[in-house]
Amino acid sequence: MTDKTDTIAQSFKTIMQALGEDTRREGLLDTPRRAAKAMQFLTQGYAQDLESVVNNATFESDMDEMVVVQDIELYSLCEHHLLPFIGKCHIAYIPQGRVLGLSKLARIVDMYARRFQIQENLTRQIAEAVENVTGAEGVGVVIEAQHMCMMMRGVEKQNSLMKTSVMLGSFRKSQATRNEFLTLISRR
Ligand SMILES: Nc1nc2c(ncn2[C@@H]2O[C@H](COP(=O)(O)OP(=O)(O)OP(=O)(O)O)[C@@H](O)[C@H]2O)c(=O)[nH]1
Ligand SMILES: [Zn+2]
Repeated sequence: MTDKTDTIAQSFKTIMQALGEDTRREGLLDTPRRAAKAMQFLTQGYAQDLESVVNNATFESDMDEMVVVQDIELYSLCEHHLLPFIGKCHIAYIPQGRVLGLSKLARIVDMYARRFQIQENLTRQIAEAVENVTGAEGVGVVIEAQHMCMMMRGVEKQNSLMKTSVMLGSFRKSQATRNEFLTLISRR
């Protein structure tokens, strides 16, 4: 176990004890360590950066029409309660000489989602990253997600869905471009 995992595991043990659990009971003996490793996995985006995630996988292309990838699943943790929010991310861009390796869009989503986030900032970070690495003339990102902090606790609303969007460049300037994106992702 690394020092970091050790520190996090010790903290989980303290939390469990404060909640009234007997951390010596058999079923819980390994739980602090497992929880620490799970939390490190769920926040591994802190240890990643855009350059290494994209790994130079942009390719020259004459394509100058919209590229859309929809329904990229997303698991993040809200920065207020550290509870999951879960949903889908839709990304579109209009290339300007270079296209991005398809899997890299999903990797960019994961890198920012696996940090403590609010949905609005996550949406913007993904859009700006796609703009940076592709040099696209425009980028649109929509996220639809359900927040466990609203479902399992607090207001306890089970059916509300938060939708956020960030439009950059031509997606912001042109209503037609924005509508094309929104129409494409509304078809399943
Ligand atoms: N805008 C936004 N708010 C979020 C997100 N995730 C959680 N929240 C909200 O953050 C707010 C924190 O409000 P507080 O009043 O400080 O905390 P709280 O007492 O736990 O709030 P309740 O959830 O209303 O019980 C709540 O309204 C949450 O619903 C997010 O991604 N975006
Ligand atoms: Zn929350």
